[in-house]
This record gives sequence, structure tokens and C-alpha cells, in this order.
Amino acid sequence: MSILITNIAELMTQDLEHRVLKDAAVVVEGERISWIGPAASAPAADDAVDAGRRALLPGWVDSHTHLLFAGDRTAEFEARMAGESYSAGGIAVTVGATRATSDFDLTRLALGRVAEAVSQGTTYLETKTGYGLDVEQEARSARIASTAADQATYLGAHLVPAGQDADAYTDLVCGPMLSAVRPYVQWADVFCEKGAFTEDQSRRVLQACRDAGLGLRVHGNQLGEGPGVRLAVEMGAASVDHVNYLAGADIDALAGTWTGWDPATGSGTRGTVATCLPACDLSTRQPLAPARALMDAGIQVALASNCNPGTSYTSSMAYCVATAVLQMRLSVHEAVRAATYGGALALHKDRGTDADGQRAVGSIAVGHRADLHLLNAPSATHLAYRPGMPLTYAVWRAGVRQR
Ligand SMILES: N=CN[C@@H](CCC(=O)O)C(=O)O
Ligand SMILES: [Zn+2]
Repeated sequence: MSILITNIAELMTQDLEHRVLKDAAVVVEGERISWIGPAASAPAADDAVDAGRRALLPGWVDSHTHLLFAGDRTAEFEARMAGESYSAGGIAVTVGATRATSDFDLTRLALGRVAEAVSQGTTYLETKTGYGLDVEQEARSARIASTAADQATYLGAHLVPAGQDADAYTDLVCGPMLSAVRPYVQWADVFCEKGAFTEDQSRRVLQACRDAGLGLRVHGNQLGEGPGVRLAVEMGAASVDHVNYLAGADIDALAGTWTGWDPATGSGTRGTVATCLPACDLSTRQPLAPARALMDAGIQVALASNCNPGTSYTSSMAYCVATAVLQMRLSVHEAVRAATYGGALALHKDRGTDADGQRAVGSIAVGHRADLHLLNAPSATHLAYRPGMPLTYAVWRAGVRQR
């Protein structure tokens, strides 16, 4: 079954050549993109969709979410808006509510959040554990995460549960808890921050998870300068996320990880992606991550929602893109790239076509997964020009129309 999407006013491919095509068409065959080019020379297909002179982008790739949670933290948000500052301690409230929720309800909540994200143009997403914090509960969250999201991350090292010794809990995270979640996850993450895990504890977690075959990610430099970014670089993490408080040495260290990668071909060794989370920065009233300076230093940047009940209760990637343009000084093309190709880089899904069956996401190119987002607007510029407007018109995920 093939579908021709034609009459596209602007096709923002986010491919390696950064092509933006006018008056374009795309053919989808099954789950893959089989042709892109000028609408005038498009081949025939089984079915046709008239894009009505709208803009077509890759679906959003949300590389950082925490969707496995129950409960409510409205009061904490209200207190923050009244002047309180965010602290990691609020995580414990969500842990209590999550533990008290049945498998059925936790699954329903997670799937509902994925559906919400997809309805706004997200077509590929990662989600994390981290609100279970004991062996049984983390394994349950990992199992549900593996069915709800495209990729799952183990975040047993999110917070030391009240009353437990931090080093003893770190041993648990590195030992029995890791064994229990291992069948369900591709990645491990650690919250390396004052009030969460120290540099040494974080390194131990990352080493154990790397030895178990997991890829690595780090929550770092969110609430103050600290060792998170440099630890992520030292450990070869795929991404370090938040990156609000950076010293010059942090930027240099991240930039150094990208010297073996060729952006023109997308080949070579990927470095550590700096993942900026603008919705979280606004909700916690932290300074916005310096996305402009990171890009200018040659670092690959991703934008992600960080959807979670504490610091960022939104899965709107369009909101993140608008903020990145309006306040972080990225161009529209750069912001959309960070929210699509950047996320794919952070999740190691930027490569792969027919030959290996891996199917890249986050860019529109032949052989890539047909993850497409048709805006109800003639250009991607409208994402920042009309912030907060419902601009998602149609979404295809792996070739299947979602809305
Ligand atoms: N910073 C650590 N973890 C989450 C927030 C978790 C929470 O407060 O529930 C984040 O990425 O912002
Ligand atoms: Zn997070």
C-alpha cells in the first residue's frame, strides 16, 4: 500500500543536506518513505492525500520523558509560582502515588500520555522509570515503559528513597534492580545533582549499567553547576540533559566529543548530545539552557519535553520549539532540527535504512521511517509565529495515519 502526499507548500526534510523543498511531494510505502521530490514529477501511488499547501515536517522525536507516574503535584507547582524553588525532593510525592497504582492504571496513564503526545505530532519517544525506586516497582515501570514508548530508560538513580543510606541504595541500583529492569530497557540515566546522586555514586551507576550493555544518559547541571556534564562526557553518554548551568569547561568537553563525527554524512562516532528542556526551564523558573552557545560551539543539540509531573507537565514539542526560537535564539530550522533529528541522534536512531532494517527517524529521506507531521500552516515558521496554536493537522507514525 503506497500513499502520495502532494501539494506540500514546504517540505522541511531535516535530512543531512538540510533541504527545505517548496511545492513538494512524498510517497510512503508501508512503514517507509519511498520517494521525495517536486510535486510535478511525483510517481503514482495507491492512494493520494492533498496536503492543501501546508508544511510537512518529520514527526517530533521526544528523547526525554517520564511518563510512568500517577498522582498530582499541582500544589507544588503553585508554591513554585509563589516563589518556592524546585528541589528534587518532590519526586518522592510521585513515587508514593505511583507505587499505589495498579499495573492496569499505570499502563492506562502512560498510554494516555503517549496518545496525547502523538496527537500533537510526536512520532517517536523515549520514556524513563524513576518513580518506583525499589526492585519490584522499577521492574514494573520498565516493563510498562517498554510497551508504551519506542525506547525505555532505567532511572533507578532518580532519588534516594527517604530513610535509606545513599551508598547502600546505589548498590541496589547497580545490582539487583539493574538485573530486574535489564530485559526491558536500552538506556540508563542518573540524576547527578545536589540533593540526588553525587558524582561518585553517579559514576558507579553508569559503570554498572554500561557493563550490563546499556547506553547511557545523564540528568546534569539542572539546578547548579556540577559534575554532570563532564561525567557524561567521561562515560561516553549519548546525551546529557537539562544543561542549564554550564562552565566554559563543560561546553569545551561536550564540543570535544563531536570531533570524530561528520555532520555532512552523519557518519563517524556520535558525541554526547546536549538535550535542552525549555518547558522544564520555564516551569521551574531556571535560566534557559544556553542552546545558542551550545550549537555555536559545534555541539549537537536536542530539544525534548521532559514531560513529568514535577518540572514539566507538558508533552508539547511545539511549545518547546516556539520557546527555543523566541527565547533561546535558535532559528526555526535549528529548533525543528533539534526536536527531530537532534532527538534521533540522542537516541541513536538517526541512521539506518532498508539495508539494516533499523529505519532512521527524525528526518525525511528515502528508506527512513515514515514519521510525518503535517502542520495546519504553510511553513514551519508558524510554530513560533503562532505559539500555542493547535497547528497539528495530520500525523503518520511508521506510515500509519494517527490523526
Ligand atoms: N530532574 C530530575 N527529574 C525530573 C523531574 C522529576 C520530578 O520532579 O518529578 C526532571 O528531569 O526534571
Ligand atoms: Zn527528566
